[in-house]
Amino acid sequence: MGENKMIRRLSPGRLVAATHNKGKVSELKDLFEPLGFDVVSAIELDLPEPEETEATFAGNAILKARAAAEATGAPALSDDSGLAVTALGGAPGIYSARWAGEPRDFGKAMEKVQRELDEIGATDRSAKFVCALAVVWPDGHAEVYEGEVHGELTWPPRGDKGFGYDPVFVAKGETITFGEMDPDRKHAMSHRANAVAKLKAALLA
Ligand SMILES: O=P(O)(O)OP(=O)(O)OP(=O)(O)OC[C@H]1O[C@@H](n2cnc3c(O)ncnc32)[C@H](O)[C@@H]1O
Ligand SMILES: [Mg+2]
Repeated sequence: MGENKMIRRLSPGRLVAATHNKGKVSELKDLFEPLGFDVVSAIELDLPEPEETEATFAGNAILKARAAAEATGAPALSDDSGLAVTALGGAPGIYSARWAGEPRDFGKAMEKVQRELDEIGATDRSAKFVCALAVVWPDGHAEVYEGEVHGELTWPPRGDKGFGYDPVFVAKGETITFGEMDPDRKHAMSHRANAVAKLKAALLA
């Protein structure tokens, strides 16, 4: 067998989207339903939201998918993602949701990013979105794939499409924010789309 890891194929059928984020559910449905999957979310199934105790996007993605696969007996797909700002040493990173407080307020989270950049007088406004997508089968087998999209932060926020930090992120080569972009266009270039492409190449080939 050598050192190659065993890759298992994912067959179209019921797939649990192991996320409580409505923006992600909608994007994961857009990306996976055309491939023949019946995507049902953790919100619709009223699954508990596991605590994200790992130190990496990949670790938290596996933790979330594992919890949903164990609870449902179906393969589960999770997404752990976030915004990594170069001048802030990669923050908010895996804490991207937590920067929005409880209840979540991404207006406040975007302001916090801007305030921290102001405080250090940062001229480098480069940032990237990172997405780790994990698939966990009911028997515990796990696969995880990561995608990124690089860009710049803008201020003030622009646009009411997308979710989270989309209104302050302008992808490389673009002039509008992800918040101003039509979903199909975001899906052609986003961190999530790049992770989906890797997952497709590995698990659906
Ligand atoms: O854990 P789940 O239930 O999936 O939902 P969450 O919102 O808590 O998700 P994360 O823990 O992965 O936190 C990532 C945060 O990063 C932000 N984020 C991720 N992808 C994004 C995208 O495509 N556009 C804008 N913001 C994004 C978003 O606001 C998320 O809340
Ligand atoms: Mg979360």
